[in-house]
Amino acid sequence: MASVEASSCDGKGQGVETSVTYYRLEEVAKRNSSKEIWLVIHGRVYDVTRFLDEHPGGEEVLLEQAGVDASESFEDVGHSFDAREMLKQYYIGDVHPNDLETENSSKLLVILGFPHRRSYSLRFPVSLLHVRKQILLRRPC
Ligand code: HEM
Repeated sequence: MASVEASSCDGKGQGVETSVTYYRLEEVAKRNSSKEIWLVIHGRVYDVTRFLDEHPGGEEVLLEQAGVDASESFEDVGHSFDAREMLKQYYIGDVHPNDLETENSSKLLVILGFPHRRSYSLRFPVSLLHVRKQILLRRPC
């Protein structure tokens, strides 16, 4: 766990001090039982232990997602605006940037249409060369 002080602007020219606690995914993974249950949704860490009994979708689904990234399951259900607002009550910190990087870069590769990391290094330069060739061919003399 690491805490970082950060400053941001409140829109009135005033600085606002905020403190973010970062958690490594391995720490989150340890909180995977009904005694203590944490999960990650969109890079944020939530302690939903006290929410287990109250979750309208039941405790079973939360236990299935205990200690892991539940973003996809959370979105698949199509949770309401109210449900998203409720998240704030259980927020305890952010996923450590070193762990997020891996998640974001693999998402970027998927967006770019590269399903496997291994093919990235080969296909990306080839695609760039192809685009450059197309531009040169179309350029008027
Ligand atoms: C802290 C995280 C969560 C909160 C605050 C939350 C909140 C809620 C709320 C308020 C509802 C009622 C329907 C709505 O307003 O959308 C609901 C339903 C439900 N939730 Fe969650 N939820 C959370 C996480 C999850 C996760 C990780 C799953 C995993 C699959 C899940 C599965 C469901 C299901 C299956 C329903 C029932 C949907 C239905 O009956 O139509 N929820 N949740």
